[in-house]
Amino acid sequence: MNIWTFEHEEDLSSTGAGIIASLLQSKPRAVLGLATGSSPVGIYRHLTDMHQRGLVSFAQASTVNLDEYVGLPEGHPESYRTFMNHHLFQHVDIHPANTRVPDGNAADLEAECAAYDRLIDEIGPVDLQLLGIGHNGHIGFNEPGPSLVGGTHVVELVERTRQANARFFPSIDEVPAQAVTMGVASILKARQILLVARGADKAEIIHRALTGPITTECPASLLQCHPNVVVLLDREAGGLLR
Ligand SMILES: N[C@@H]1[C@@H](O)[C@H](O)[C@@H](COP(=O)(O)O)O[C@@H]1O
Repeated sequence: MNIWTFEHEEDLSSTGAGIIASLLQSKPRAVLGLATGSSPVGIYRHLTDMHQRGLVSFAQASTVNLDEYVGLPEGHPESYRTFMNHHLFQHVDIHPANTRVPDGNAADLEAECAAYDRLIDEIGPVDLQLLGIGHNGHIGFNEPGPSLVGGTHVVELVERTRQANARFFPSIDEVPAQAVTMGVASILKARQILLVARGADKAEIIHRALTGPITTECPASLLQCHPNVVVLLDREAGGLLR
């Protein structure tokens, strides 16, 4: 595992964007596993900037997102589809049909999960999976527990996750109670994983995930089993390492 700690957020984000851009330069048809949350926003901003300067193209790339809330109306400002359109897709030359986000409004969510797994199998393996981390160690929306699910599934969001994400909604009551998420097996099948965390509030979970026991009670700890993980941290998030 390569752990890089940065003094300045801009350097962290430009490094993350640089890793993704070099992948696209060497493999234009790369499959990118993408994430939402505040952590990757700077990376998407840098990728947008690099695209506008002619340094990177997404024209042949495909993307597959980790997760989506269940039940938010189409076009809801906090849906992860809207997030991705707003922060990346509408600013670059990716073909809209090549951007996949689970459909949290599917009438049959079980069928949607199975179809998403088939899609990942068809277009995969994912070349690079971008990840943030929840305060409880969740990746995607795979919450801690006595066991984890391998494939795409519907998950009940724990209270702590709803509270953390309430900052984006008018009130916590409007944060959905469920989400569709890619499972941990799908995440771990990616050829490379790029984990990003910022801020002092992530220091403890980063320490636990990267140096503690490998346990389903901290889903991000499973990344210790992956052969090709790059971790990008700001000084605060890396504060408890070493
Ligand atoms: N489902 C997402 C995760 O994929 C993300 O990693 C996490 C952390 O978000 P942030 O980067 O805003 O701390 O938030 C959400 O719960």
